[in-house]
Amino acid sequence: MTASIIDGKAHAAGLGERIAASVAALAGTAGTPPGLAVVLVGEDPASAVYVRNKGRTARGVGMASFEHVLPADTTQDALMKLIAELNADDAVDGILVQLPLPAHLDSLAVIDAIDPAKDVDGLHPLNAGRLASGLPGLVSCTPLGCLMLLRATRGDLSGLDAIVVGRSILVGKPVAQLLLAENCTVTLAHSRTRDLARKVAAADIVVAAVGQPEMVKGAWIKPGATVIDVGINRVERDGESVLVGDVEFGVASRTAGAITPVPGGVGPMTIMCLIHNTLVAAYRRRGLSVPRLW
Ligand SMILES: NC(=O)C1=CN([C@@H]2O[C@H](COP(=O)(O)OP(=O)(O)OC[C@H]3O[C@@H](n4cnc5c(N)ncnc54)[C@H](OP(=O)(O)O)[C@@H]3O)[C@@H](O)[C@H]2O)C=CC1
Ligand SMILES: Nc1nc(=O)c2c([nH]1)NC[C@@H]1CN(c3ccc(C(=O)N[C@@H](CCC(=O)O)C(=O)O)cc3)C=[N+]21
Repeated sequence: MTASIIDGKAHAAGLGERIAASVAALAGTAGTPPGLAVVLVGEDPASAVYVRNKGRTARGVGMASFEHVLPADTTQDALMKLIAELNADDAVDGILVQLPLPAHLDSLAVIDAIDPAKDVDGLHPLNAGRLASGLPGLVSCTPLGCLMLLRATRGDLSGLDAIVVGRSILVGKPVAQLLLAENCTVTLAHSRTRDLARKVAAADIVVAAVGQPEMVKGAWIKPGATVIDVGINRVERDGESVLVGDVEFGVASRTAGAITPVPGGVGPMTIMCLIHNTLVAAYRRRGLSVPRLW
């Protein structure tokens, strides 16, 4: 069996068109377009690329984009002051602080300071708690993107066995919560998990968010399974720097039913889900009911 390749770029583009139409509708009724503020501290080149990408995508669907690039030696107080200003700014519907922050800054305190109604990254404890409690909130962008791709590929996920490899607050944990809410039977694996190969081999859905190049082996994948590879790892191959995921794509794509590539899979969905969440936040902040776009 050869897996079908789940085209994250195409899914993201389709979602983007529906978002653009809703942005236009909102600007027509409410006057102001949704606004996204992205905060970057320091000059990590990869982060700078993502931040520019996010700004470009926001403007592409008709949103306002506010980019705040602060020097690497920014103090906690200065960053907290900026968050307070963005919380109070009516033109800002969504706030994203690019992680990781430089080591001298307390990221938990920063995330905690973001108005939960503007927390388009879904990282504030209130939004994480709402997700765990089954209440409406803002869901982290990468997990939401994974869910959208799974629903588009498999339809109803009810009763399927899913394994999520990785338990970070940004990815693994919220992915597991979302799949549980879809009535999957979820295994949440991590670095202390025993016999990962056997557990992966039992799963209809595999979500890999580990941060280790190709650590989930293709031979583990159950025939016909759906594989969502969140990992983004830059490695040297044949003297060239290339991106690879957390799944051994070459082998896995011969057994899986469907698989996301890296790049071109979850990454583009993450960015479009950030824009989606900004739209959701904008509708809610204006007291309007949120259109369902996926
Ligand atoms: N495509 C996208 O949009 C995004 C991609 N990413 C990528 O996803 C990957 C994961 O990111 P993130 O969740 O932030 O990473 P973290 O480093 O925060 O978490 C990694 C998780 O993987 C687990 N882990 C590490 N090694 C193993 C192992 N050998 N076996 C099983 N589990 C293991 C860790 O376990 P333990 O808890 O026990 O330490 C941890 O729970 C990275 O490659 C990152 O670049 C991240 C965000 C967005
Ligand atoms: N507060 C916060 N929220 C995040 O969601 C967040 C973050 N911080 N810090 C870093 C990680 C990483 N991340 C990615 C987003 C898009 C791509 C993406 O678009 N990737 C392209 C390839 C890009 C390339 O070529 O380098 C793709 O997979 O096709 C990748 C990674 C969001 N993250």
